[in-house]
Amino acid sequence: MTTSTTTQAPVAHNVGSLAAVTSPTTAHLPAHHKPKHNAPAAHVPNRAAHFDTSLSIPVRKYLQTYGLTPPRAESYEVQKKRCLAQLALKTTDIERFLYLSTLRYNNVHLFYRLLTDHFTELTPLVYTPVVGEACQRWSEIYQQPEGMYLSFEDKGHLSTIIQNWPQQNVEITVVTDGSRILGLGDLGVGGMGIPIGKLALYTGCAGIRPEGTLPLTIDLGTSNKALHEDPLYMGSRRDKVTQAEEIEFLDELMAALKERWPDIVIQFEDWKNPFPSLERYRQDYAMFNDDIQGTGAVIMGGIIGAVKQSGTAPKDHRAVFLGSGSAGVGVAKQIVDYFVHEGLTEDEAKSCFWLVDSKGLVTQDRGDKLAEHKIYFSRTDNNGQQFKNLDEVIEYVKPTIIMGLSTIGGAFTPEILQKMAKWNERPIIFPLSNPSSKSECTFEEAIVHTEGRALFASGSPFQPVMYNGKMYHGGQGNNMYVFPGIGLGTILSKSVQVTQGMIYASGEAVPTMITEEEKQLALLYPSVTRIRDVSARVALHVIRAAQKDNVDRLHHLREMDDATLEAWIKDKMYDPHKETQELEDEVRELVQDFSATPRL
Ligand SMILES: O=C([O-])CC(=O)C(=O)O
Ligand SMILES: [Mg+2]
Repeated sequence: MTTSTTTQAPVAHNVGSLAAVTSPTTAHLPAHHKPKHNAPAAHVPNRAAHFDTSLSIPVRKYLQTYGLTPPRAESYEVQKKRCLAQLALKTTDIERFLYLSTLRYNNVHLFYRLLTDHFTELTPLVYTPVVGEACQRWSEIYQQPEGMYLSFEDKGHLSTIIQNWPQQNVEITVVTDGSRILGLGDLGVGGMGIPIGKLALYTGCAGIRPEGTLPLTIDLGTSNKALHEDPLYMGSRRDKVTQAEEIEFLDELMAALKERWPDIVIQFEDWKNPFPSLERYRQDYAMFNDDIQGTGAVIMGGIIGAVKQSGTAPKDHRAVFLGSGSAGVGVAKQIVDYFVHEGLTEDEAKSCFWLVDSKGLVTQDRGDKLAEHKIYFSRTDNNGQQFKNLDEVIEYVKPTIIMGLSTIGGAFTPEILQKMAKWNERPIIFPLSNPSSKSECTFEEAIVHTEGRALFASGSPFQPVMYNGKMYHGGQGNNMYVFPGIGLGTILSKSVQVTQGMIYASGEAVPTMITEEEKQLALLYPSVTRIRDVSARVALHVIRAAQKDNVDRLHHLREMDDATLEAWIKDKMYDPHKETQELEDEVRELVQDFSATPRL
């Protein structure tokens, strides 16, 4: 026998139990603020925004949260002061990371207000480098669910399981299998820190609403034996599935995501072998791979400025890449595109690159079977000579540019940096591996060993350096300058694909945001403090490229001129500073309109 229960709207001022608080009835809420799904409230990321201590007393009474927070309705300035003071009490970066994760979970708008106001200080705690340590220790520090975990065992049921995600309107997902997290290797389900961190930047930089983001980690097993033996490890102990099994799983996953959210944008992140999925899905889904394409585009954006400042024409540049994995090849290919754009033939452009891997210079006659993605750049002009390591290649090529995508911390030795300074007036030095511990050199080393002449960008942030009485600022050539705008542009134009033209446009957009003052300082990237404006500009260029490639579906945007479209984009962006005020305004309006107004 079943007992039917009637749900009664809670009476204002009379909050009976904590259950009523954590699982509030939503009938009285303005539509915009209603949780979009009836799943347990704990999964609705902005549930706790209703407990924001800045909400006015009448609004608290209306929301029936009155009495559940301390009495004083305080200003954001006071809230911020408290948060920063609490952060200052923490003694380790992991504690800071956890504090900020919990704040995001408990009061999403306050977290994003803080992040956008203190972007330079807080991004390294939410994103690289600290997210790297968080992923390494994920199963030890785990506190709350913030994304979806799907396992190989779930194959055949993905579509059903995806229904469990409580948010109805997901616009973008970042998906990893944890197999190559930053430069830290296979971290299994610990890789979840990356989708969460990347999507926090989607919201912070590009104003994608927090509930429109889906962090997704798939557990296809791990080749990391230490994880198999770690009793705290939260993933499966199976070995990594085969490539064929992975593809079968991914085919189902992609279809299931699109089935539930037909317009979803899918970003692949930190996969050990990302090329097959990019080739397989790029035509049929609005998807891209951030490590190949995002990194490629952002480095191209930095190289555009560096090549100009070096005074050397593109055809006379010689670039040595340490690291010829997905990111290395992605970056080199993207710069080839730029050189072709500048008038070189593809063969001329390609011949400006020398890729180095663990066996030395990548040549066609090296005697080993080259991985598919390395063949394009393999040298044929080495006259049978082989060069076994970076030092030998550097001596042979005498490069104008050195790029590090090797995850070998310190690989750009003082000797190499000094040689770069000897051969070039403005040597271009880009140690791009993440996190900071894997950077091929530090900013300070690059400045000191080139007498301050390096044109520099690194993947993770470095502090400014004082050298010979002058302050130097290093650029951060991190894909965070482009991926949020690529996603935003794709979402807003409802594009059905992310084309190579859109990726190219994203990289080209970045240097257009560098100010005159920054140019004087030889900076290759705009200040991260303007990251929201940069993301809007990137989105503008991405939308224009989508229109050119005819993959956009919101055709009325084609009629807008650039200034109008950029303003329209900015207007669409979630602004955490407006959220509580909007809630205030909506409730006030409702309270005036309704006859059954709770007593205020
Ligand atoms: O996450 C970052 O900072 C950049 C990136 O994609 C990587 O290193 O894999
Ligand atoms: Mg990555």
